[in-house]
Amino acid sequence: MSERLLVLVRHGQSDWNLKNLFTGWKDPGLTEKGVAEATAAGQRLKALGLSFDIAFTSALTRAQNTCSLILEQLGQTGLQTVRDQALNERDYGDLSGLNKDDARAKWGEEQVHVWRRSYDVSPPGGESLKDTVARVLPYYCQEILPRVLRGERVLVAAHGNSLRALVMVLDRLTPQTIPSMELETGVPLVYRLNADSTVASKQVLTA
Ligand SMILES: O=C(O)[C@H](O)COP(=O)(O)O
Repeated sequence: MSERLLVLVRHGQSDWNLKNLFTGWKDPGLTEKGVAEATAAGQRLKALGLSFDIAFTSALTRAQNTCSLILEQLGQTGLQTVRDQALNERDYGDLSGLNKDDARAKWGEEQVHVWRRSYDVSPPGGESLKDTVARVLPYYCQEILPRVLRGERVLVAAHGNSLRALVMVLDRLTPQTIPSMELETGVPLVYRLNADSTVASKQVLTA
């Protein structure tokens, strides 16, 4: 029986995560902690006996490097890896580069939480999660899901909000429940899908 294996992982800690800056489409690298998180994620996947037939990642360095570090741990450094900006983090627009605490001081805790976690409210000049779903979900349906349903084992290394967009659909979350859903850096979500593309099982491989 086909595994229909789909593993999603948010990139390890980035330089701007450490500095508490809104990042979006900006392109900082991983911190040493972020490298360690990605490496440990690969080791946890290896301990489960998992390997992949193809990987997908975004056009941003922090996700690409996380993907490479995971595949290195699995002995799969040469694996076909598709890079596409459809999997990029949500664009934080005018907030990109601002400190999140400064933003809270300027606009208030609630407004910043709404910009970060609500479904259909966009940060100024940026994308709402709904906008992010509108580019991630079609890409998933066209490029990723058909492979999983054919039995290819797929790894997706991306970002907190581009993956929240996908997890919202997989976990059947709603605009009311998505605001409380967070993804930790470097923690793989191991999904196995049913033949009808619904979720059969989900494992969160926390450290
Ligand atoms: O883009 C960013 O700032 C982070 O990767 C995600 O930020 P958030 O957790 O504030 O959405």
